[in-house]
Amino acid sequence: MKLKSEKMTMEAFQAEREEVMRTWPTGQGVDFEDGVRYQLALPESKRFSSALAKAEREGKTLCQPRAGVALVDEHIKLLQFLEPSCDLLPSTIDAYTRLNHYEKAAEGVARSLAAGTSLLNGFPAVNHGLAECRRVVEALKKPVQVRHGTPDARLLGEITLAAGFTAYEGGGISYNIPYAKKVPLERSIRHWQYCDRLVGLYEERGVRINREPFGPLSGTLVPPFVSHCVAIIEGLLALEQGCKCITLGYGQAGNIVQDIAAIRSLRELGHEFFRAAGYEDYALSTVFHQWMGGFPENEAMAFSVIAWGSAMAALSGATKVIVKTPHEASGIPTKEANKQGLDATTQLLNMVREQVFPASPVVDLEVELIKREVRAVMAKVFELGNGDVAVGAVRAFEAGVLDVPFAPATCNAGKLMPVRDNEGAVRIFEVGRVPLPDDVLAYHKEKIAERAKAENRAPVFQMVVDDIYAISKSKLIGRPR
Ligand SMILES: CC[C@H]1O[C@@H](n2cnc3c(N)ncnc32)[C@H](O)[C@@H]1O
Repeated sequence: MKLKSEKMTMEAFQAEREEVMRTWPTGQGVDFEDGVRYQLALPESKRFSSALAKAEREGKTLCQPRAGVALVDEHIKLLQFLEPSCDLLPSTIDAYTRLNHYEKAAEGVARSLAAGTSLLNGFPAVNHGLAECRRVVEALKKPVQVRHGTPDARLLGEITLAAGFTAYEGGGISYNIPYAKKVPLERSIRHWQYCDRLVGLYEERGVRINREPFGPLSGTLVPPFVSHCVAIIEGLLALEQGCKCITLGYGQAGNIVQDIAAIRSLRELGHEFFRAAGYEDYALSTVFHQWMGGFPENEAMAFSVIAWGSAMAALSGATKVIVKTPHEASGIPTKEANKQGLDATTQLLNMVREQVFPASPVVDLEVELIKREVRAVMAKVFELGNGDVAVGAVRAFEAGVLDVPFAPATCNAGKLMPVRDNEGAVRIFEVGRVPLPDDVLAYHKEKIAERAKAENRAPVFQMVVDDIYAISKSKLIGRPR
């Protein structure tokens, strides 16, 4: 395996950059020095890292939507419409661009022009190119982040960072396992070492770009320790390439205690592992994604899910919350629905922000449980990689040590099976080959047995199926009819 956990040399980076910039014509117009100049000229009010640092200092939870449409003018209108209702802006990239199918994205742009409406599910930044992406940044007042799902995000990063986007979501694991079927993990991790090195090069020139691994992964009953391990590994890989501003994320699961414990343990474990690796000079923040699983079609019920996710984001102390919309069950939201999701979120953030969730032994217990799980799995990752976290991650997925429930990637074992316990916390129904301590497994089994007893049925896979549909059926736990 040629993959290695080390900072890319400038020679290797430059050689690879020449190849990357030739993969689509719009790569030709991108000059790194010009990108640095443009980034340095941005006002602080447009810098994602500054907004996050301020929120961390103030203990505030910022809100951010997802949003992206095919044509530049419409994308600008959409973001300008949403801007007054949020703290941070996105540009969600379309599915063709995420697969580097720029020719299909070009067709989508042409069809959208002809139709007079967006026929892509996001903003095709590579096709639009540097000048048009700068037009987006210049039309806005707030910081803009690139949100996508791209295993090979090298050209996308070159163009959007030179264009003044100041945050970049994703990672070689979190944008492969939940988003791709057959992309070798080694390849996507290598591609993201390039992306992180590019961010590190901007950092060396005084331009701080925020890096946010994609926390929720498959977004379906993912146990906190699983997404924490991936987030921490991607944080370590980014730090290694010189990134300094890291946001670790988590997708809401629905149980109060577990969700609060998840964000607290994520922040503490981030520091634990980053410092153990010798990093001190970095800025760490957290992001809480409102429920990422199936949503109710009924918009009033959808607003409840959004509100619940907002309250939990604030109570957990997350630096940022990613906001859903009442159109979640149907698809890409209208700008009005997107704004409604933000307004519902802001209402709850404002009503909850002065309240602190009381210190509680059950939360502390859940924090300790998650920490023990993460430490056990991460120890195995480092062992498998002989200390190399990139190699260890690849081998851990091959061995089923890292295993993301309901993820499409063929390199993911898919043996770990989660299920909710009697209070809706995500527990381990089948552990597969994940190396959790016996007493931890016994605890999960005990919690599941409480539910089985309450439902008068044996712990069966049907419980898992019931849980997957529960929230879209207006419940948290998939109780038998
Ligand atoms: C990660 C998946 C999430 O991203 C959302 N999403 C994907 N593309 C867009 C889009 N173009 N506009 C708004 N939301 C979007 C989708 O609804 C889901 O909540």
